[in-house]
Amino acid sequence: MRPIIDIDHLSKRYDSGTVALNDVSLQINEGEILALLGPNGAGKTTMISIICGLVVPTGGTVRVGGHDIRTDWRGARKLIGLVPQEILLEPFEKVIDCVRFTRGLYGEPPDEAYVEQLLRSLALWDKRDARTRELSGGMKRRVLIAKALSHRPKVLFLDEPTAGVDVALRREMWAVVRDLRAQGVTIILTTHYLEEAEDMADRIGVINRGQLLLCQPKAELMGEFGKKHLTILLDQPLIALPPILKGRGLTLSPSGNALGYDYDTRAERTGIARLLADLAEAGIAVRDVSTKQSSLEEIFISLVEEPQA
Ligand SMILES: Nc1ncnc2c1ncn2[C@@H]1O[C@H](COP(=O)(O)OP(=O)(O)OP(=O)(O)O)[C@@H](O)[C@H]1O
Repeated sequence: MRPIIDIDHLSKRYDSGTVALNDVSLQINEGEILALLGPNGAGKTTMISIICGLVVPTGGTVRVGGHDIRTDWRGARKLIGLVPQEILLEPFEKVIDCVRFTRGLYGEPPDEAYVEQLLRSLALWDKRDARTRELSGGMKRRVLIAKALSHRPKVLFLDEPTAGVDVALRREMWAVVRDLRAQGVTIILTTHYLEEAEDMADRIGVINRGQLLLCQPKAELMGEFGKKHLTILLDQPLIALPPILKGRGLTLSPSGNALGYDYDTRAERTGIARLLADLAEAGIAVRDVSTKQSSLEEIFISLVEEPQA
């Protein structure tokens, strides 16, 4: 995959003195879905705003499709669509006119066939003559996406597209995102819903206090940081751990019928085989075993949590 966005040593210090980005370098590949995670104030919106030409960086460079965002901003801007966090639409404007107008703002000639295809793909064609104030929240968000795609950008930024959106609508939004990716659009999204990043993204970047802590393929990230929890369900409850099993990091459930064991998937020896052998030797019959991988949420918290004073 080749990079469509190349961010090199990017920094931003606002006039207030706040350093929102500190020497961030990152390449975003064509056709991928990249999720940017980070707590409030981490610098995500600043980064997106710089790439989209809305905020001027104080250091570093960004190239979009080879175009420098400062010296060749027109070339860069044409390749980018931005769906902002806030729903800002002209209430009395018709859906189709919103999209035509935004296309015009990018200096693109009218293309009714493309506008129709776009509205159909976002299930808005039937609503093309509705005024935006008559639409549901989900439809309004889809209009924002249609506007952002009106000039056929190659890269789409979605800044917290599902913030404050109910579960059904969130599913609908993610179906739209998957469709776009299938059409070859590169997608960069910020989200606070870690479950969704886990579900949707090809790569995950974690930003904290203006620094990019990591950016890795999702599977790699979850494997690398992945601790697993093993639950051993017993045939007969135990009152206490037998001496042979003490000091091994095992926990006994309050009911006494399950043992818990945390292990690192990267360790050469997880200790599971030995544990099961010792259980058999102690005459403890096992009914079932199951394992659970730590979630992205746990990984994220371990990366950004404040060190204890
Ligand atoms: N226009 C501005 N002037 C001064 N400081 C700003 C400005 N915009 C953002 N900041 C500061 O820069 C830092 C990064 O903010 P940014 O909005 O990029 O974070 P974020 O990761 O997008 O946060 P959130 O998840 O809350 O949207 C914060 O400390 C914020 O207060």
